[in-house]
Amino acid sequence: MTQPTIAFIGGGNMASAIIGGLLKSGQPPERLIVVEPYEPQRVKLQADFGLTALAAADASLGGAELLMWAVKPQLFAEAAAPCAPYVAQALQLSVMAGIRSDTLVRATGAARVVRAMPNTPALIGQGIAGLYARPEVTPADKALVEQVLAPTGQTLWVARETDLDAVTALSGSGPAYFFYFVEAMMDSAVELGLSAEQGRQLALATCAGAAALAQQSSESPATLRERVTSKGGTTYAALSSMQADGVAQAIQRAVKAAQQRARELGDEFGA
Ligand SMILES: NC(=O)C1=CN([C@@H]2O[C@H](COP(=O)(O)OP(=O)(O)OC[C@H]3O[C@@H](n4cnc5c(N)ncnc54)[C@H](OP(=O)(O)O)[C@@H]3O)[C@@H](O)[C@H]2O)C=CC1
Ligand SMILES: O=C(O)[C@@H]1CCC=N1
Repeated sequence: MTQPTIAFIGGGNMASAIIGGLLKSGQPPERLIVVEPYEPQRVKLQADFGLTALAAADASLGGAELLMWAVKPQLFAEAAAPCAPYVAQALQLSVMAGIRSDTLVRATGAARVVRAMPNTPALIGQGIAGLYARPEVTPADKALVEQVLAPTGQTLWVARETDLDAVTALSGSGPAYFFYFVEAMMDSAVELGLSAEQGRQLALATCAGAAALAQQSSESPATLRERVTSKGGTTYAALSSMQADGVAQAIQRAVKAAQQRARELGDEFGA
């Protein structure tokens, strides 16, 4: 496949993760444009990636085959207005949480819109992105989106746009839940007399090993958990304590809260 010209609106964390992957996979930096109003960030993007970073939208956006929306949902309307005159013919790919494709269509005049919900392990090529395409999106458009996101990790198409709010709650925000868990494990290590560094090493190796085991095993996470849990042993004591504290229910409530917030963002910032 030939390398498309891609314009990013917003050059922050998520855009940088995707740009880094694209460059590693052979995308020429001359075919990347980023609109980023914050000067120090523009300087960084130019230094790190050797691409063109604009302070504001201009006619050069008209040459982009793919427009990637990577601003905070709260700033979408403000960011979209100056881009709209140039971008209607391009395929739109948004990574913004909550902002619905109807809103993108209204703001840009474009018909072909894909929404993606990536996550930060994209930075090391181990992300997973949920994807939703409006009916106007062609198979070639979908292939282009997959090509652009491939260096960041896996992709998973969903049939209904509303499913993206659930994807956001699960895998978009999910890395933060995991880091929160690791932080708590590390705090426990120190409380139990280990050093913070020992706690970090033990917690991260355990989580990475458990995740790899769960991925490679044909057994369910529940069965794998049971295999760790000796009758009357230490794991049983810990899991009983978690059950008494309602940890599983608390996680379910937290994920629902994230889904609800994604819906609210769509309502608040929808056109
Ligand atoms: N971080 C994550 O884990 C994930 C984030 N997302 C989504 O990705 C999007 C971006 O998030 P993230 O990269 O973390 O955020 P960042 O704040 O790192 O990046 C957004 C960038 O957009 C810039 N910006 C602000 N206004 C404009 C404008 N008018 N035109 C162009 N650029 C502008 C910001 O500049 P300034 O700093 O000056 O405001 C900032 O550099 C969000 O919509 C979020 O929902 C999706 C999945 C995961
Ligand atoms: O917290 C957020 O709103 C964004 C979307 C998913 C991860 N970060």
